[in-house]
Amino acid sequence: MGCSKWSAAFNFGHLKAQSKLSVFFTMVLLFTYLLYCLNGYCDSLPRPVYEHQPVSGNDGAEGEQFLGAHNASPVSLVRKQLSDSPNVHPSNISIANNFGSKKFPQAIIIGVKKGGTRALLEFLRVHPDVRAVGAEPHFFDRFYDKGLEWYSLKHILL
Ligand SMILES: Nc1ncnc2c1ncn2[C@@H]1O[C@H](COP(=O)(O)OS(=O)(=O)O)[C@@H](OP(=O)(O)O)[C@H]1O
Repeated sequence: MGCSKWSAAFNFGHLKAQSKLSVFFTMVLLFTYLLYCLNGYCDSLPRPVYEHQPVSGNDGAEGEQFLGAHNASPVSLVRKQLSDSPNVHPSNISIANNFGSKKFPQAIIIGVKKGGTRALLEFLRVHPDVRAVGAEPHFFDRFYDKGLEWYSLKHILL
């Protein structure tokens, strides 16, 4: 009788120690993750921005090829209008920062409200070679009056 009492007490103590140990390890894991996050490693790490690779015979129209469009794609239209603008020269818009240099986008997602553009953006963003703006700039529907300079300097450079 006394022996079984001791044995029960021993088992209970063993379980208690085990649960304490697992709580301890869980806390260690959580703190490690927290420190890792505080150091900024949980953000998507800046990926190298690839230099422009002209497709042979395409005259630098990689955006058009990406969009599957022809001569008058949104990308080429924006590029053309920017190059026509006296204040904005695409060659001057490469802005250096800690994460590399900013580039023109190679694709623009345009869609009606509730058309699923956010979902498309999020799916594309999963790809490691895709960098995307955080918030939708709403240039064409809300801020078109602000002009291409505002658009290029504030939003489309990635
Ligand atoms: N694949 C697929 N199939 C069906 N429905 C889908 C899909 N992807 C996104 N959605 C729905 O699209 C709604 C969001 O669209 P947008 O991202 O264009 O929204 S917004 O206009 O920019 O706010 C949003 O609808 P609501 O939930 O009614 O707001 C999403 O649920």
